[in-house]
Amino acid sequence: MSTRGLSVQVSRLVHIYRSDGHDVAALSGVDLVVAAGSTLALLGPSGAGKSTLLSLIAGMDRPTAGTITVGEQRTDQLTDLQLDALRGDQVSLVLQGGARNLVPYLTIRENLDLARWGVQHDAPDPQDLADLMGLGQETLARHPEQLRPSEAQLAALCVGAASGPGLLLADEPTASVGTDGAERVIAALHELNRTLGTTVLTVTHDPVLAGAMERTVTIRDGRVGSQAHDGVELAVVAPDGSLPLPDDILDELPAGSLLRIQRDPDTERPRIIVEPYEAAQEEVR
Ligand SMILES: Nc1ncnc2c1ncn2[C@@H]1O[C@H](COP(=O)(O)OP(=O)(O)OP(=O)(O)O)[C@@H](O)[C@H]1O
Repeated sequence: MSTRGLSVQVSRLVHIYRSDGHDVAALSGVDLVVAAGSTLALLGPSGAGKSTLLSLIAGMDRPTAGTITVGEQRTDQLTDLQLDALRGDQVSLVLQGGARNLVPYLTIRENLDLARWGVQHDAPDPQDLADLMGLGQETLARHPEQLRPSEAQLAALCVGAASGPGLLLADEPTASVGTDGAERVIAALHELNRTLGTTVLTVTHDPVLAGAMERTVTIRDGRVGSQAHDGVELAVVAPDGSLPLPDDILDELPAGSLLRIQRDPDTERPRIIVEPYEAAQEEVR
């Protein structure tokens, strides 16, 4: 079973939905780099733009502006036919709700075979893949409607991985699967990443899934608000130079607060200290 993970690079991505005569800016300048073979969770409040970002990376929709590079390919420049081919064997999107991703009148085994059909490179053996992702023999013989939500979700991820994609995108894979189901889903994603090297990008509200990914990126109001590496929360400077503050800090420093931003006075190194203007004045006095 050999697959190589694909990197993702998103630059100044803007997406505007045009509906009923008014525009909704779902993404307003997202910069994001995902290393090949890594795991990442996109977090953020409802309506922040997470699913939009996922579907643009999957090539389901085209960005209004900005660039998307998957592996070596500028996917925002591909034709519809080329995007279909990309999704056929290199990039897989697993939508929220496991059964939605499965052909209802086929067994899970037949769904796996269908997903591998026409794939140009070496796709993983379906039986080995099912074993790897913890999908039992009896599940392979069933139809989607006969599965519990957690089994349907595992089956959907397995079908998503069947073509041996370098990038697997999963929208809320642990939603509505219960605690045991979530553990199995997380284990399956880890195995996929560890054994096949697949880059795994998830959208989630689930802190357990987020904690199981190597990195988290929080999207707020269509922009990258913050990132966490190995549990350390980091602010991200936006393309326009603005710096979104974490929610707990915003409670103390609401919009309109005046701040001084300085270099570390002792070292002059680029260690930015943010302090409210009043406090700074008191210190000077
Ligand atoms: N097809 C569409 N047409 C118009 N507006 C849309 C469409 N899809 C999403 N939006 C709007 O774009 C914004 C971002 O939506 P998106 O679904 O990407 O957010 P999200 O962070 O994934 O939210 P959730 O966590 O609730 O799934 C929201 O304001 C949403 O209402």
